[in-house]
Amino acid sequence: METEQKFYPGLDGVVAAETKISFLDTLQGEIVIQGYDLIELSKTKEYLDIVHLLLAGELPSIEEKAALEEVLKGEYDVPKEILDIFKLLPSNTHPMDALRTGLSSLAGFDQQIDDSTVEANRKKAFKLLGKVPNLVANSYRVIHQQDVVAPLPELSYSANFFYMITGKKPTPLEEKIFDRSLVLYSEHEMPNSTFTARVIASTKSDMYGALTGAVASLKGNLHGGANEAVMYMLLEAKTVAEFEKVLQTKLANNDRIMGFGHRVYMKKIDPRATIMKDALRQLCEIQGDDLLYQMCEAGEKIMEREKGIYPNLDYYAAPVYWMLGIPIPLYTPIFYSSRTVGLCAHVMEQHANNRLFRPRVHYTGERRAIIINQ
Ligand SMILES: CC(=O)SCCNC(=O)CCNC(=O)[C@H](O)C(C)(C)COP(=O)(O)OP(=O)(O)OC[C@H]1O[C@@H](n2cnc3c(N)ncnc32)[C@H](O)[C@@H]1OP(=O)(O)O
Ligand SMILES: O=C([O-])CC(=O)C(=O)O
Repeated sequence: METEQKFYPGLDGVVAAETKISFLDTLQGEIVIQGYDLIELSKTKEYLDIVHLLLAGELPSIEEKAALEEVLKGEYDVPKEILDIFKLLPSNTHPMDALRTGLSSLAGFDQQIDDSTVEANRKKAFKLLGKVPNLVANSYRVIHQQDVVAPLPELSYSANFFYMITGKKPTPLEEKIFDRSLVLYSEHEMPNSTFTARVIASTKSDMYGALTGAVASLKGNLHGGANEAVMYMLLEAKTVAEFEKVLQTKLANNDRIMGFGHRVYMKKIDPRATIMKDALRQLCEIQGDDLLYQMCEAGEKIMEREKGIYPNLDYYAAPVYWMLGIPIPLYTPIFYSSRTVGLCAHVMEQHANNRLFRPRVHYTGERRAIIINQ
């Protein structure tokens, strides 16, 4: 006889995959990426080092990193047909929805769409890493009736992405901080979006389909969408005192405070948030305006005191992006762009060692008999 399986709402605590890619080691306080601690990597390595690590399994030599950058630069252009699709979208389209459309449309332009071998998938990952920043920047521009911006291959990968979304070349500090945010967002074990991508890949569907599904997942404000929600909340409050009041009111109403809490960390600070908090401090110092830093610190104290809940990466990435002059609707697309590499690594791993995801349910509905001729 079939025995009833235990139900874990939200799959909380369920181990859904075996992976060599990453692991949140909460006991040691490490985000393990291919054996290395992401926080340590973020202090000395750049985003392209992490891309190489995730797609080739090793940190690159100087030559390997330069070669990788050339490959990605060769993939920057997106088909004109896709830019034309963006022209048809209404001006209130969120950039994540535009990105989802653009990314999905790329599938038909890949001659190797149905080849899911490791080598073909790695080529798809390079294509996506080259094109996603372009899709993010230009979908936003086209929808807002601005001219398309061409990539500047003489800039580094991160500097070019920054340039395409802000229209200005970053200073060395801006480039460093932006690149660091990409490192921190690059990979994080089995969040909802990665699970989504792996579930799709497990039907032997292709990388474009898996990554398109992940855009929709990441858009939600319980996941990536929280970084935009944090910034709107800070801007609405305007002052430290008002922000404290907003948070107290939300807590009294049992509302969720965006940028706080995490399924895995929950009662601890997300270690990535600490790195972005420091970046915010640096930007505030340089710009001679520490209002956002003060507001965020005040919010942190209230949440610790009232709920024992701590910031996640989105809480500090949001004001950092604001200080870098990035439009708010691009915060979640930037998170996605950075996560493209992690998602590709997971799809490659799923394809290479696949078993279809197909869980069961705990049925709470009725059982009814059909009455003939009624
Ligand atoms: C980079 C990222 O994507 S990180 C996630 C970004 N998302 C956010 O910042 C959105 C705000 N945060 C949240 O909604 C949650 O913390 C989540 C979705 C991230 C994780 O949620 P879950 O693991 O499902 O935790 P769950 O919803 O069961 O919450 C546990 C308790 O903490 C409370 N809680 C969790 N997060 C918050 C929050 N942000 N604000 C207020 N209370 C919270 C819940 O109300 C619940 O309290 P209770 O036990 O008294 O009912
Ligand atoms: O791990 C999660 O559930 C969400 C998260 O922080 C991320 O995707 O970076």
